[in-house]
Amino acid sequence: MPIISTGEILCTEMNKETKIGKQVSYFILSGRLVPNETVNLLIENKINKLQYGKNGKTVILDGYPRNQNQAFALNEVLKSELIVFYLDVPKDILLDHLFHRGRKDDTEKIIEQRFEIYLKEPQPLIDYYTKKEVLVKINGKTSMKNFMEIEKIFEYRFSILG
Ligand SMILES: Nc1ncnc2c1ncn2[C@@H]1O[C@H](COP(=O)(O)OP(=O)(O)O)[C@@H](O)[C@H]1O
Repeated sequence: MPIISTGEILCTEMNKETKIGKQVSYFILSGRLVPNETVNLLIENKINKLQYGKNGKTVILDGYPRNQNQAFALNEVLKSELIVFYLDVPKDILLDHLFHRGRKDDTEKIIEQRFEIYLKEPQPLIDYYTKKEVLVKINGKTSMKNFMEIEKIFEYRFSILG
């Protein structure tokens, strides 16, 4: 199953110093969200390349959408059913994971800034997807526990959809 990870795509662009990479580096390195127009276009292109919808491929979007503007943009490209997993993980576990990951934007200062945004941004999105009845909240303390719960839900959904 193809995975489109917005953060990884943006960081790769930044490291390769592409045109987009140069535009987004300021935002990534200050822990802010990259402007919606840039991210929306990037994801739309990726989804279209996978011909999602045409041949019915299922795709995992990681870290997208992160606000309502992005959710509406996703509605425009999405041609089939959506399941939204909201992983609610305690801050100390996330911090531990990030420090071990050790990416360029995983310094203490940038991480703190990201947390501040992450805590504010998702609420309207959670409300929006809850109303649409597509939100699944996972309270996980470890990646393995999260993974197993998600796997169970996938198996169940696919068994109904056939
Ligand atoms: N959906 C998005 N909208 C805007 N910016 C994003 C999005 N996803 C990732 N980014 C940018 O890429 C950076 C790294 O994202 P990500 O790898 O998802 O971080 P984390 O793994 O800490 O959640 C973010 O700090 C942000 O600047």
